[in-house]
Amino acid sequence: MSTHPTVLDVTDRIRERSQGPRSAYLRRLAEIRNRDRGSDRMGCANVAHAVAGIPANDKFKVVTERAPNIGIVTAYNDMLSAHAPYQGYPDIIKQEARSLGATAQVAGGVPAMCDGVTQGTPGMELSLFSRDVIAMGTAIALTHDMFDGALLLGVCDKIVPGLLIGALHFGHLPTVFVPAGPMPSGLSNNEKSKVREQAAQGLVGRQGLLDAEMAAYHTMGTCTFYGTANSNQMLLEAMGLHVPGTAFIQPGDAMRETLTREAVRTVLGRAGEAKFSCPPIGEMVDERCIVNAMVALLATGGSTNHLIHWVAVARSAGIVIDWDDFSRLSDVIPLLTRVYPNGSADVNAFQAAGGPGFVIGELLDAGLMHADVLTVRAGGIREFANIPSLAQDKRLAWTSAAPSKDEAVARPVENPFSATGGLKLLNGNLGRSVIKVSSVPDDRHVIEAPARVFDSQAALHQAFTAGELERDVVCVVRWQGPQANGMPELHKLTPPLSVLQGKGFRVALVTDGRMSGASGKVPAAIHVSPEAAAGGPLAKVRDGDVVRLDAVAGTLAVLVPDDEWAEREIAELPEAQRIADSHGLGRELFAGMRRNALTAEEGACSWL
Ligand SMILES: O=C(O)[C@H](O)[C@@H](O)[C@H](O)[C@H](O)COP(=O)(O)O
Ligand code: SF4
Repeated sequence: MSTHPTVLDVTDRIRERSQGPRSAYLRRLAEIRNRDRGSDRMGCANVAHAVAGIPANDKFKVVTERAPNIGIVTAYNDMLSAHAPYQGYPDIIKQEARSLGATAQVAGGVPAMCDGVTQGTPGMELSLFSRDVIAMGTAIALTHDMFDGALLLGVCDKIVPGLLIGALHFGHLPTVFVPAGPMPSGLSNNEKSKVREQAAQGLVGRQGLLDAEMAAYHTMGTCTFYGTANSNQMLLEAMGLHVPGTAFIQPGDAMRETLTREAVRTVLGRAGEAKFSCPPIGEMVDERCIVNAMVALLATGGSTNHLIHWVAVARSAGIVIDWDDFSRLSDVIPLLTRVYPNGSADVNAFQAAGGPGFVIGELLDAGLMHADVLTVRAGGIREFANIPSLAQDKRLAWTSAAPSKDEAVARPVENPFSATGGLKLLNGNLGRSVIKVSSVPDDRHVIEAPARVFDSQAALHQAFTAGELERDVVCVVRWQGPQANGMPELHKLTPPLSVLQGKGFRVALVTDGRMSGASGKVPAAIHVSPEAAAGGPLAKVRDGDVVRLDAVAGTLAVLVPDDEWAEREIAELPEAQRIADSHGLGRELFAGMRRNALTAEEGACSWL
């Protein structure tokens, strides 16, 4: 099947736009690839320090036998249910490496923030920039420079993008991500959201809400909604950076450890029978690989956060993408899955229906993904259209993930949930923004109503509680961009806005902040750029201005006469609030990142 012309055209535009930075990146990669191995190249003291802490046999392998040495970067901590399983992974990896005549060392750890723990709290204002801290942490780990390959242990929101950004600055290394899988399903996401809306109306008390939340988030593993974490997993499969089909195998599954061991074999080029050298990640992640990730995001209604993170990831490989690229692809990429918040199923149901392998197989067969790409496996991206199982002899076997086992959750390209992807670019006199329409009811794709302007999410909650929002209203929440307060997710606004929508009011959110990948059914124009704190147009909106959000036409505008709009003065964030928004609980430490942050459409990169 030939590749779709729009997919080819978008890829060509990206390749052309990226020519300068991409060729410079590949030049640097070629230079560093020609070096001797670390234990031959580095000073004797450097090498002695690097191996002082490892067992004698491993020292011998690294220094004398010159066996491959893998650097492990781990995001283990007990705060993310998704990362808690990683505690024992390094020992399994070291053991498997030894069995293959190689060695492995924990090169370093990186921090990981659980957005569920910090959602709605000041900590969420560190969330976006924690991605760049994770990237720097990955660089600190790999800069020990004694490695012939890397294994990256991370699943959640900013951790995978941060690890990937960091690893791409060591693009000469073969690199494989190692997931730990989703938790078994507890209270369903729909049930949990219902209890939240009841609590927002005072119909359920704290204990009732806490019981529901703990029944939903009840054990180790990634949360089961299709948010940013599970979108990460889908994109890593589509980029060929995983063991095929490993993403959504649960931590307690008998296959889990075998898949971790297979990741060691894969990065060492021992996957399967074919002798295959796993390519350096900087060569693998090219324009086609990035476009494949964008296509997979759109085909599954993935997290809007990836409209920021994958721009930063691409930049790290010398590749420049923007929201027009996403928007053009979205016009031709069908929506193939309905996983919460885009439906009621969770990722366990998605896996049972065929999971990432089914989606990748469908997209490849329809020519909507590039098939001619490098991956960490000898069989290329086609291997990722399969689903793994344990054979009788406890070895891994892969079988085709097609056909879908549940067309209420995952559908073939010839019968999609929607002919276009779940994300839409909005332009107009309020700036550029994006909206995820895949989880918004069709009759809410166009909202025109008077604005109510808020300088914080707390102010919106207060107005809701005071009953001031019982009407058609476009809630404009500004000063939430990267430079203002670190661009937090405003996911806590979902319950009150959902209650208003449920009462029949026509409501929408417009913000220069972000939403969670788990946000959904309320129309929200987010990532508005330029942000208010950079003099963006949201700073000119006043209560009562009529705002029109039109996700069909792709427009976001305030309906004020042009001459009056041009004359409008730009509001200033009250100084007391600016201080309050950026001080306390460590937020001062991120002042430099806020100052340096590029726009959301430029990936909010704080290092470029
Ligand atoms: O982008 C995301 O997917 C979210 O940041 C997610 O990781 C976060 O944990 C949500 O806050 C969870 O949703 P609840 O807050 O509704 O539990
Ligand atoms: S999915 Fe979100 S809430 Fe769940 S563990 Fe990851 S960061 Fe935390």
